[in-house]
Amino acid sequence: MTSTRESIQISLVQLDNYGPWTVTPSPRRETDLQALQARLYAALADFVGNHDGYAFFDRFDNMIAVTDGMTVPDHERFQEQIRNQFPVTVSIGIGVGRTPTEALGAASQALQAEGSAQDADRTEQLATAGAVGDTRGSLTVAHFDVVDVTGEFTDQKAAGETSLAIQRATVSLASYLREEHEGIARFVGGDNIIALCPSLDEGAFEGAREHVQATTGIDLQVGVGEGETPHKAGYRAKLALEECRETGRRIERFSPQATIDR
Ligand SMILES: Nc1nc2c(ncn2[C@@H]2O[C@H](COP(=O)(O)OP(=O)(O)OP(=O)(O)O)[C@@H](O)[C@H]2O)c(=O)[nH]1
Repeated sequence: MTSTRESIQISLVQLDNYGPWTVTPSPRRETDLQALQARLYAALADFVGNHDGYAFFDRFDNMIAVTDGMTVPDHERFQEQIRNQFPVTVSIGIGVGRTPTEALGAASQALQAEGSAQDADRTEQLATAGAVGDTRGSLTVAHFDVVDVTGEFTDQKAAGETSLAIQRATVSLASYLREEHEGIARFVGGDNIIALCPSLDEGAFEGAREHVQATTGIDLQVGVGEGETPHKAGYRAKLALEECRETGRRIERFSPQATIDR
């Protein structure tokens, strides 16, 4: 039996002096900025994914990655890749904490201690807080999804209304999980919201579902997975979400007996 997670490692990837860059020598064309941001996020998702981590685009100029098992040299290699392939550089804060919120807070403070995000002299810093590369135990990922978004929204409502509904559900869920359980939840596309959580029982996830239902009217289902790496936990959460579709239950927790684990 894997021990409950004592800690989680989260990396905050911040574009160096990006604001001034976007308007120097004059404001840069918006779609060029959006394409650059998307490519930077793709580079992070690929890099972290190759280490079985998870990545979230968050604000794009500040991206979040779950980097359990990744070392300081791994992060330095990512900075080198960005330096060689893009017109901007990145600084990184790596935080290890008991909970996702604590880890991201530690990463934020470590990076802030290196100087302002818009300090032209602060480039490619790498700041750490806690035992980087040394987390152990089992990580919990909860993969939330709107029940029948296709039938209830995509095929029925104006696309703009659907987007706003999903955004409202995301903010409601992310705020609840942060305040109640120091979890971190982020929109990842379509009608999917992925949450990094401490080890929680089914009642905690039912409370989250009920909160979102009460505040937004959105009916979420959630698959919960645990594992040694973010990918392992997240993949098991996806398998558990498939169980929701099979059983009609709104909450399913991965169990090796129920599905084939890849
Ligand atoms: N990032 C991410 N997006 C996904 C994933 N699975 C589905 N999506 C997105 O979610 C959208 C809706 O897919 P579904 O959730 O299967 O559609 P649905 O109508 O809600 O069906 P049910 O969830 O079975 O009720 C898709 O168009 C994708 O954009 C996933 O694992 N990760």
